[in-house]
Amino acid sequence: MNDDRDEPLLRVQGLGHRFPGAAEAAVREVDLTLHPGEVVAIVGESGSGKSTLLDCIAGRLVPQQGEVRYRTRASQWVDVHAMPERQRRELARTEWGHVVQHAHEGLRMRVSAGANIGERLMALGRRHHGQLRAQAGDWMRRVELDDGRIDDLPGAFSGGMRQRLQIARNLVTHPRLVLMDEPTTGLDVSVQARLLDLLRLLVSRLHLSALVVTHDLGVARLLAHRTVVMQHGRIVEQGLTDRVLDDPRHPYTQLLVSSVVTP
Ligand SMILES: Nc1ncnc2c1ncn2[C@@H]1O[C@H](COP(=O)(O)OP(=O)(O)OP(=O)(O)O)[C@@H](O)[C@H]1O
Repeated sequence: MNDDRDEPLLRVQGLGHRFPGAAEAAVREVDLTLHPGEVVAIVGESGSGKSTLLDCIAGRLVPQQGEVRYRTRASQWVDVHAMPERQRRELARTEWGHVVQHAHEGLRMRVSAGANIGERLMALGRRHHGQLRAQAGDWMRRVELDDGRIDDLPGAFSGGMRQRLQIARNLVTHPRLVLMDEPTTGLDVSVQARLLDLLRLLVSRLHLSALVVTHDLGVARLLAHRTVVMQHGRIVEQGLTDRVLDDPRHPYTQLLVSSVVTP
């Protein structure tokens, strides 16, 4: 089925979340729309609410206000927080991918690289060992890992390679929406640059939609069609990435872009 490009894939409306005991809300009145094939970066300084917003969208946190609606492959709109937990997990397995900053949290460290990639396919009911292994090898090559290392444990790979492995594990099932939280943070600069090139290539080849939380405006510049800027839990500015970064209108974005505020 072709995605209707005019119809969004994800709609966030009036989202708000305050952690128990916190004086202020971590996320307030956030409205956000994501279309098929679109990459949106969420930027802002530390503590501005980026990860909390992503966690609310992913269903890992239950927001106190607002709603998150997602349009499934079957073109049905579902309310992520109103659906039963079992159904939400099914959605996360079949239609979504989730790439986290620390690859060891997104991988199973006690099973091989190949098994890490094959696991999501198995969750979809694939059982043929030879085919699972072949697909895992294929995905290792796609993320530029040596498929001769298919039986190695993730711990035997470097940080950048582990992140590639996490990406392969997520993309093997062809998700429609990928949520990424600081996917390149903490890696060496040259490793980051190669990983970003790879992500950009995969996102465009697979026509993925992605939300990318990053404190690095360079990541937004390279990956994202649109950028939203958060301050104190609110979106203060959003627009096409080049416009937001080259011609920022909100004073906070101007400070962020001129590095007066460290993201
Ligand atoms: N589990 C939690 N319990 C209580 N407060 C939290 C929790 N997680 C985050 N916060 C608070 O919510 C606010 C937003 O945090 P969040 O991690 O979403 O920001 P962020 O922009 O992602 O920052 P960073 O880039 O440092 O991860 C902060 O004030 C933070 O201290």
